[in-house]
Amino acid sequence: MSKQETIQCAVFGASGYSGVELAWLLHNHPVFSLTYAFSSSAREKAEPISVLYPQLAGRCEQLLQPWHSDLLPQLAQQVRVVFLALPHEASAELAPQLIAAGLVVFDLSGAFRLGDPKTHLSAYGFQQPKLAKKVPYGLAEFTQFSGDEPLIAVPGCYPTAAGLALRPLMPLLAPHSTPIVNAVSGVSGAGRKAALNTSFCEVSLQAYGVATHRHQPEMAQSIGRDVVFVPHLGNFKRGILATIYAELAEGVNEHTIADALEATYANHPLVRLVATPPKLQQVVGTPYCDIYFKVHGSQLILSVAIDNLLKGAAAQALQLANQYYGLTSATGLQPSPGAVV
Ligand SMILES: NC(=O)C1=CN([C@@H]2O[C@H](COP(=O)(O)OP(=O)(O)OC[C@H]3O[C@@H](n4cnc5c(N)ncnc54)[C@H](OP(=O)(O)O)[C@@H]3O)[C@@H](O)[C@H]2O)C=CC1
Ligand SMILES: CC(=O)N[C@@H](CCC(=O)OP(=O)(O)O)C(=O)O
Repeated sequence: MSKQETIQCAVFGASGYSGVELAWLLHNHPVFSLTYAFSSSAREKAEPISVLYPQLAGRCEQLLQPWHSDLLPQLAQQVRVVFLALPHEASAELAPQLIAAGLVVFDLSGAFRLGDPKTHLSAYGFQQPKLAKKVPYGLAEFTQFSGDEPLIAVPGCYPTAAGLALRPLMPLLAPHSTPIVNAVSGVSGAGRKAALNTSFCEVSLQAYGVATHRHQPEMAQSIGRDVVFVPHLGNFKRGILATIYAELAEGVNEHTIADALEATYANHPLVRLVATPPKLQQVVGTPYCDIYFKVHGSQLILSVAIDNLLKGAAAQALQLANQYYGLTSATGLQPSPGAVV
């Protein structure tokens, strides 16, 4: 593909937190171009995205327009790639229609992440639509495309942090041991819609979804082993800090761990191996995942930080699209044009 060729894109859910980040990234991208930004049909009229996000005034005057299905033929004519930053059920309904119209779909929701339909039903409470082709699970640093995949499932935010830290190390863990993932997320992880438990006066550091969160089966699928997962909601806007504990196999030491991480990520600039435990502020507003580790006897401790809306959502989706179209993975991401939310 010639570097000059522009690839027209649309973002669904662009009025939401991960959608607006994606719209802003695409607006600044050298190859992808944002042709349409859609909200739900509940909004009455089209208006500049900067009406909702005044931070973008003078920087991005993209029109945000309500999605209506009669726009599909026009969309299919004008764009090649669609990003869905929608509730899981809305993605499940829309994605098959978009694929049938010949579009390539990067879905940020959980609608297509789980390979096993029964596990999906029990995690999400609705049937996963049946598709002709298997949907790749796009943990970006571990994903290669043939270029004819019509739909890519972008991983969840917590499973991105856990998967990037644990995947390279799975052969070094004690057989049958169960890694433990404790993670704290900022409130933007819950999206923009109002809810009592995420309102300002209610949020106070607290565990939730203990052993029942839908990201537990996603993490287990990603690392190929059971995992204990406890998410926490923190009283800050964005970022995920995950602390992961795992039992090491006999003979594994910190050099073995360092070698495995370095070998895996040597050519992946968006994963940084760091010498001190990462702070959220070093990743917030960036597309990076920072990984630190320490060995205590036979226990491995990992500390991992990402921005839930970027590496955990919008930036990873764009990284996958870069890879899909043969661009370098960090195109349009490094240096990051900065966060909106
Ligand atoms: N927030 C995060 O950190 C992460 C989110 N995700 C996933 O990304 C997706 C979006 O999340 P997030 O940005 O937080 O969500 P938000 O609640 O912030 O935004 C949801 C968006 O979807 C639109 N929408 C809702 N229902 C429909 C519908 N039926 N048809 C068309 N558009 C609709 C909304 O439009 P309107 O404004 O008009 O209501 C809004 O633009 C979710 O699947 C989420 O699980 C993934 C990783 C991380
Ligand atoms: C803080 C918070 O509420 N986080 C969300 C997870 C982020 C998200 O939107 O879920 P996906 O990554 O699966 O798309 C939650 O626990 O449901």
